[in-house]
Amino acid sequence: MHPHIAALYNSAQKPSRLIIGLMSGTSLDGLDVALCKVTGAGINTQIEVLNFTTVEYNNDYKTKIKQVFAKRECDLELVTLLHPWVGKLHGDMVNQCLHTWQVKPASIDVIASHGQTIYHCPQSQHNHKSFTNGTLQIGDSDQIAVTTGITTIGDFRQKHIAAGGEGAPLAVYGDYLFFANPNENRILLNMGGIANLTFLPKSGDANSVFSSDIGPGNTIMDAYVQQHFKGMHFDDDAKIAKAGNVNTPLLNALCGNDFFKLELPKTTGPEVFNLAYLHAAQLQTNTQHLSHEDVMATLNMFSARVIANALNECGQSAKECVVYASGGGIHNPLLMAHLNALCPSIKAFKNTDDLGIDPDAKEAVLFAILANECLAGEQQHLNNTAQGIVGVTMGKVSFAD
Ligand SMILES: Nc1ncnc2c1ncn2[C@@H]1O[C@H](COP(=O)(O)OP(=O)(O)OP(=O)(O)O)[C@@H](O)[C@H]1O
Ligand SMILES: CC(=O)N[C@H]1[C@@H]2OC[C@@H](O2)[C@@H](O)[C@@H]1O[C@H](C)C(=O)O
Repeated sequence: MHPHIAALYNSAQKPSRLIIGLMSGTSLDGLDVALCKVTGAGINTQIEVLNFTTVEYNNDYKTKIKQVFAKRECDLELVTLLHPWVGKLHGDMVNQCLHTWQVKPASIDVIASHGQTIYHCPQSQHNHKSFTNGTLQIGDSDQIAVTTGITTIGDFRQKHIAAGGEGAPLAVYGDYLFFANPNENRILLNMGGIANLTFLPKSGDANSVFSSDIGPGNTIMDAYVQQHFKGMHFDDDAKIAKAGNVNTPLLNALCGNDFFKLELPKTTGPEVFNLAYLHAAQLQTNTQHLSHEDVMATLNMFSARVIANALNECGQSAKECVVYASGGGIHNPLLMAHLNALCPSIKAFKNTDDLGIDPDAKEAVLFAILANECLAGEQQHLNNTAQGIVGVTMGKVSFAD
């Protein structure tokens, strides 16, 4: 047997494993690195986050990725070069974290790497009848494995697509295994660049579990701030939005996209929700001359309204749902205040730290759970293709040498 296969076999048989989850999201703010002690597998999975940090990206990374990110046309040579470059960078960042945490690479069973999404293209979004769903993440796992010396499991989304899914949201699998609870109807809400949710009924019925992207979380707000406020990446504590007023015609135009008429579940990305989307809505409503503060106030309410609509839809189908929020959006006080006001059907808003997981670490932890299932999961717990939840084992294995 190849020694790497033997090592994986041993890892799979251990009662608990050390797995580093890596997530680089659509906000391009940094690489989330979560060192997790994962005990068991399947519905018995237990997680302890031993260390977590976000290694911030410098401007060079952001500038390079933005040249190809969510762009229909870009330099294919640059995409080809970025794939190993991002992988190497992520590997270096892991090494840096392990050094800071004084953790030996040899003690880590595997790294779980999401990579960097550069294009997401579900069938509902493209007009090519001969193609199905597509999504592309760069940051080659072979580079991470070689750079760190640690076996790396990555490229999770392609199996989901191969089996008929849209490649997202994958959060549902980890949400179900780790957060489902027989005493509470739960909605796990993540508000990153794009917002998504997982509905977990207290019945525990796997066929009633439900997950979908909702629409923009922070992505358009971030893009607007980056365009108009030099040196700023996002609307820190919603200071800009709080200084403005919501423009109702613009808000209604923003909410008018066909994406919102599609039934859940569905997926999307900054390919749709971007500055061009805002510009079109402004042209339609003759609101091109609004102040930046009013635009930001309106964009903030736009995100809140579409998220609230989806939460209320779940809240009406199940009694006394409690929302557990995560992602950078929870740090936006105006967005959170709007959500509280707009969701009469929700019993309470909490964050995932009430369930023991740092809300900023949650997505990285979810990929650690997916890698754990790839290694040690003995059966599929969710399989509901009609709801976009395909029962497959996700992840590709890269060895260090
Ligand atoms: N103090 C704050 N005030 C307002 N917004 C904040 C604050 N802190 C973080 N954010 C928002 O959260 C964003 C980062 O969120 P997060 O890291 O969850 O996104 P992501 O993981 O990249 O996205 P996705 O989940 O869509 O892939 C920032 O770009 C910003 O918009
Ligand atoms: C293609 C892609 O990277 N999608 C991300 C993005 O960010 C949030 C939302 O859109 C979600 O569908 C997904 O990430 C999370 C981790 C998921 O798959 O559950």
